Amino acid sequence: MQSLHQEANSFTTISFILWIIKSETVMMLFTLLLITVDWLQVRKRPLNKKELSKNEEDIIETQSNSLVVHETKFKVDLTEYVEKHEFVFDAVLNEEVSNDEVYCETVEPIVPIIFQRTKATCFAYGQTGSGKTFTMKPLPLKASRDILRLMHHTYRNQGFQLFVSFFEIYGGKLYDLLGDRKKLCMREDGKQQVCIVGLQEYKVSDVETIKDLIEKGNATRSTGTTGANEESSRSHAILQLTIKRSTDGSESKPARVVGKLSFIDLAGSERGADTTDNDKQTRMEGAEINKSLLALKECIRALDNDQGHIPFRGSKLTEVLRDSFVGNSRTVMISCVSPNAGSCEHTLNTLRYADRVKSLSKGNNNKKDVFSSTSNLKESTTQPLSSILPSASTFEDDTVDSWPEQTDREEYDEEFYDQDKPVWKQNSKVESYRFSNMDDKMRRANGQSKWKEPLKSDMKYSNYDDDLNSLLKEEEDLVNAHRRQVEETMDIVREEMNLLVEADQPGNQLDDYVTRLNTILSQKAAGILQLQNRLAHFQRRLKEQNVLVSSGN
Ligand SMILES: Nc1ncnc2c1ncn2[C@@H]1O[C@H](COP(=O)(O)OP(=O)(O)OP(=O)(O)O)[C@@H](O)[C@H]1O
Repeated sequence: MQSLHQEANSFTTISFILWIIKSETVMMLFTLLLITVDWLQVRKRPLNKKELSKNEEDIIETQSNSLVVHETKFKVDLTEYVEKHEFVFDAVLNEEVSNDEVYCETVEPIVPIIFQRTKATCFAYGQTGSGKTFTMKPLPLKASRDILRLMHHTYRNQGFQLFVSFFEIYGGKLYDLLGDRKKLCMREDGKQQVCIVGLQEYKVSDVETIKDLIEKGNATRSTGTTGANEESSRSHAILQLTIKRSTDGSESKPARVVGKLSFIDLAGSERGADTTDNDKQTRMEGAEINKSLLALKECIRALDNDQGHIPFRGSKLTEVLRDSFVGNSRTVMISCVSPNAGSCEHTLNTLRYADRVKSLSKGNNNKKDVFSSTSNLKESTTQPLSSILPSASTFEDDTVDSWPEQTDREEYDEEFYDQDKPVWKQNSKVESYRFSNMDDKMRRANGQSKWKEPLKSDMKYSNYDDDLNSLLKEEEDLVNAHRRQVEETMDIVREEMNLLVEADQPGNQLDDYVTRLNTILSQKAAGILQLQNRLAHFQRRLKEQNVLVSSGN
């Protein structure tokens, strides 16, 4: 009875902590926008069949760069009235806007700048079912098509090469989506560049091959049913298009990275809130997603406040994204909203935060310093890509040229960068000072200077974070111990086979056989016992962790 009471109390505490984490996760995803948003647009999807069949009202009225949400409210005497909320953004795309137009508004302008040593990132944010996947999925292929056109025409014979990689972060670990979901390892080289050891990069020169690779990666990506949403992804997926160039412009020399375009599909925010599920694995995934998104928020806050310590090491997600956040980088954010009255609250939340992001992006000079963003994307790209590109028909002679490469280390093409500074970098001494300031910040962030103490407001998350870190470490230790035990068992089995062969030989000594068999069985039992103890300890640790509470095991 007492234990039931204790469990009930602990459950209340757990629910409270999870509630905080859930709200924080949503906040964090929004805060993600605060760092680097150079272009912020909202996309409204049409009413779906279900909403139409329920005669749900479309409450969003759009104009070119503004929209009005009509919220139905009730007075105290229960009479109905409509409150109007107006928002203005860089662009507002209504339900009639096609994916092609979304691409033209968001990604097309940043394609040329990745040839100028820039890292560009595209995120989509929004409530479940608001159209994030619908919006994001076609973008990498369209971008690849334009990159190839630029390579084959504008930058013909200049040694540029395009590489595709696709990986996911699942349960705090990295897996190669183009390499049979092989587990990957992340390391930092002498220049504090993060490298993903063993990640397959495919050199590509035709659209069909890229399409196949993207489809292969999407099919490999972990998806599954969650308590909150059946279709939600359970991992962060990162598709990167990397432009490289050999130092002498020829294809025979090793190529160095010039620029990168990343498409980041974050795990559904509801994953962190998926606390109703009894499945241990699902809870652990949710916990890890929370951890990575919390770490992301901490990095964003540090960058936003111009702090010396940027805690990129807080999670795999932030470590991987580090080079997309610092230096010469650009970020495009698409906020997706559902038009139906039933989603009004979520829609207003999305728009209010996006509105805050917009004002911070335009008014926060510190942020502009950190990200070297002096103008919006449209201004930095003087000509629309479509006006400088030849038509698609000129690419009929594209040849298949694709093979995997393994990246252990990425070299940036500094020589090329010096020659061809991006437009907004030229004639700007202030900008280069800002760059070195950022480098200094990165050095400090990498442990060469005293790290700042965590903010008090961060403390409430740090224990949770530590627990999860040690749990993930223990999980890894358990798996390694299991692996060792299997290897030892195989050695023992080999020895047993030999013993059996010897036992069948004429003149075998029974005493010797009995002694050796005894030793072998003891070794086997000791190995099993050791592993059982470790497993029991891990199970106790799982139970101790609120988010991993499970009945009976
Ligand atoms: N602009 C649009 N035009 C037509 N249909 C759309 C549009 N946006 C979304 N949809 C449809 O709405 C449904 C939900 O969209 P989608 O799966 O992209 O949502 P989501 O935000 O990615 O959801 P989740 O977070 O659960 O993954 C899909 O069936 C999709 O085809």
